[in-house]
Amino acid sequence: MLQVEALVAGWQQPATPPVNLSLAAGEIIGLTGPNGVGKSTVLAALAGRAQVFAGRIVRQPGLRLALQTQDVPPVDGLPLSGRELLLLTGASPQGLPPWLIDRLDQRLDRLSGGQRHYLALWAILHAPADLVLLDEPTNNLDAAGVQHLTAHLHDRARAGAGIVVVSHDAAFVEAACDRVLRLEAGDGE
Ligand SMILES: Nc1ncnc2c1ncn2[C@@H]1O[C@H](COP(=O)(O)OP(=O)(O)OP(=O)(O)O)[C@@H](O)[C@H]1O
Repeated sequence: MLQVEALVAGWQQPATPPVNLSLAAGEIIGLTGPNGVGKSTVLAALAGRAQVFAGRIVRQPGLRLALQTQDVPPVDGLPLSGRELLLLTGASPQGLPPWLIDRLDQRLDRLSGGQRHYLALWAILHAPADLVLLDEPTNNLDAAGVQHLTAHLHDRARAGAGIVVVSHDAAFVEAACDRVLRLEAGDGE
């Protein structure tokens, strides 16, 4: 569903080493590497949000895409509940862990940081998309949250999604991903 050939992506200027990857439906790829090497920028380029300076990205025609960024959604003061958030992205609450099911009708700004993060992640992971891009999804999660996320990534892939996950959490990447691509500064220079 996705082919990336010698991609150099960036903003005002190039911000990644050259990246090659191919992703089929049902696959989970981990993207790792040191801080600032350009992992989030690669995701942004895959989503059409960053500039392509060299190489190319070939997406299957009609590919539907969901992107989770590291930005915290600005929910303070918004009378939006978790259930409404899921309705907005088209994600079903079925399968949510019990510690979130019980809180679905609470306002998002009255949840804990980890609870809010997991709901926002769920809203994206289970949106009707073919390609799911996640940026540091384990940030803010406790061990139970990471375990639940890992199981659901596998479920989502089995149901046909292609998934690219940026993470610095080596144990999570090992458990969740079929393949790992490590970006190194200076690759290809
Ligand atoms: N929106 C933006 N506009 C301009 N420059 C940006 C933007 N986002 C990131 N950059 C720059 O691009 C480079 C790569 O950043 P990026 O966030 O992709 O790295 P990363 O590998 O995801 O880092 P981290 O592990 O710290 O999240 C950095 O030099 C950063 O300053």
